[in-house]
Formats: sequence, C-alpha cells, structure tokens
Amino acid sequence: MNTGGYELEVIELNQRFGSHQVLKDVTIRVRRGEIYGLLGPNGAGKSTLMKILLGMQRPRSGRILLCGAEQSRETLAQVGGMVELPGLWENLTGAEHMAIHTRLRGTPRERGTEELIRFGLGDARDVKVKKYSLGMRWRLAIGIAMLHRPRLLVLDEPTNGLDPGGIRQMRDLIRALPEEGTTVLISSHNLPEIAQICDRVGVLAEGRIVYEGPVAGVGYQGDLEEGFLRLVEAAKTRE
Ligand SMILES: Nc1ncnc2c1ncn2[C@@H]1O[C@H](COP(=O)(O)OP(=O)(O)OP(=O)(O)O)[C@@H](O)[C@H]1O
Repeated sequence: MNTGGYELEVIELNQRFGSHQVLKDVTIRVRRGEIYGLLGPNGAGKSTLMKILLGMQRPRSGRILLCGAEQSRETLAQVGGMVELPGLWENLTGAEHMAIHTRLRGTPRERGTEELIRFGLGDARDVKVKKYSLGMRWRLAIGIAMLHRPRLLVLDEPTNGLDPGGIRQMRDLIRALPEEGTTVLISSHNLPEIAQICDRVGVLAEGRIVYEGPVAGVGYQGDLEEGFLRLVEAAKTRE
C-alpha cells in the first residue's frame, strides 16, 4: 500500500472520559525516519494520545495506521516506548533487566548487552537500578523499549527532570535512532529542546491539533515561546 512515506498516521482520533472530551478529531502524520515533536500545555492530551498509540488505551473513534496498516496486535508489536518513566526493579541490575526483557520479547540475549552499551550503561550493567541516576533510568528504559527494534518509538517527556548533561546525552541518543530505521514521536513542554531535536511538530491544545509543520512555523515573529502561547490562547477561545 502506498502510505505516502508516512510511518504513522493518526486520523480524526477522539477520546472521552465521561463528559470530558480529551482528544478532538486529532489528525497527525509522522514521516518515515523523522523525529516528530508533540507539543502542548499541561492537560492538552499528549499522554492520552501516546497511550493510545502504544495500545494502552482504546480511543472512542478514529484511525491509527502504521505504515498504512490499521492498528492491530501485529502493528503494535512494531511500536515501542513509554508514557512516564516505567517501573524498574530497584534491586535488579541493568543486565538483569535486559535478561528479563529479552526473554519476554523473545529477542536474542546479546541484544540486551548491545543496548546497554549503546545507551551508555555498559559500565553500570552490574549495578543495581537503585543506584542509577534519573538519566540512567531513562536510558535503561529506552534501551528496553528498543530491544525489539521498533519501527516507531513513542517517548513521553524523556528529558523531564534531567540536568543539562543528561539532556544533551538523551538528545544525542534520540537523534541517532532514525539512522537505524526507527521513527520517533516525542512529547515535551520544553520548546528549545524540541526545536533542537525535532524535524516537525504537532501542537496539541484543548485536545485539538492547532498546528502541524516545521518547528519554526510555531514561532511568532521568530519567537517560539510567544507563538506557542498564542496558539494555546487561540485554542481556548475556539469552541
Ligand atoms: N483515565 C482518565 N480518566 C479521566 N480523565 C483523564 C484520564 N486520563 C487523562 N485524563 C484527563 O485528560 C486530560 C489530558 O490528560 P493528559 O495526561 O493526556 O494530558 P498531557 O497533555 O499529557 O498533560 P501533561 O503535560 O500535564 O502530562 C486531563 O484533563 C486529564 O485529567
């Protein structure tokens, strides 16, 4: 099927909790091999959208296509990622986490070691997670999510709480992923961070996509923050 080079298409997605309509006809298109940023203020619906993409929640309506195929058990097997830092076992080492997850995923055990090294945890492989910094925990979690080499990696605010060194390390790691055939969808509140890392963005406000395109297009007279706040304000006054 010709998917127009889109790795992911979300079409008119709706989600509602009780009377609260959280996602309203959300449509985004993520191109193959790009790093796509999902921007939005608190409560905009970013995590909800990501949970749906990861198969953790079912939407009320709408379509999700991965490489042109409707979301199914098969397509979900090609998606990896996490919403919020996942639970790691404090008393297990990085290597023990990988041993468990390679078994669960049915992937070769060596891949766990490869991921630990790639994500800068080779020296810490036999250290218990309770001694890991937040940045190390994030890198372990992403390494686990990458074990089965997903086509699409979904990451909810992976630089949240990291110090500048940790942010840079995370940015470099994420930037390298498309070269290996993984398309990335990443959410963040951090506009400069997103501007540095992403090819295109979608801005979610009040449950609607109010902008999709290059990061620079969010800006108002060259000011990214001002442009973002204007988009968010405009969404509030729109019914
Ligand atoms: N399971 C749920 N039941 C009821 N309401 C929910 C549920 N999950 C999310 N919501 C509501 O949906 C709205 C969007 O939440 P969501 O977590 O998707 O936003 P977000 O953009 O990720 O916000 P943040 O940036 O603060 O993480 C919020 O008002 C939230 O309270």
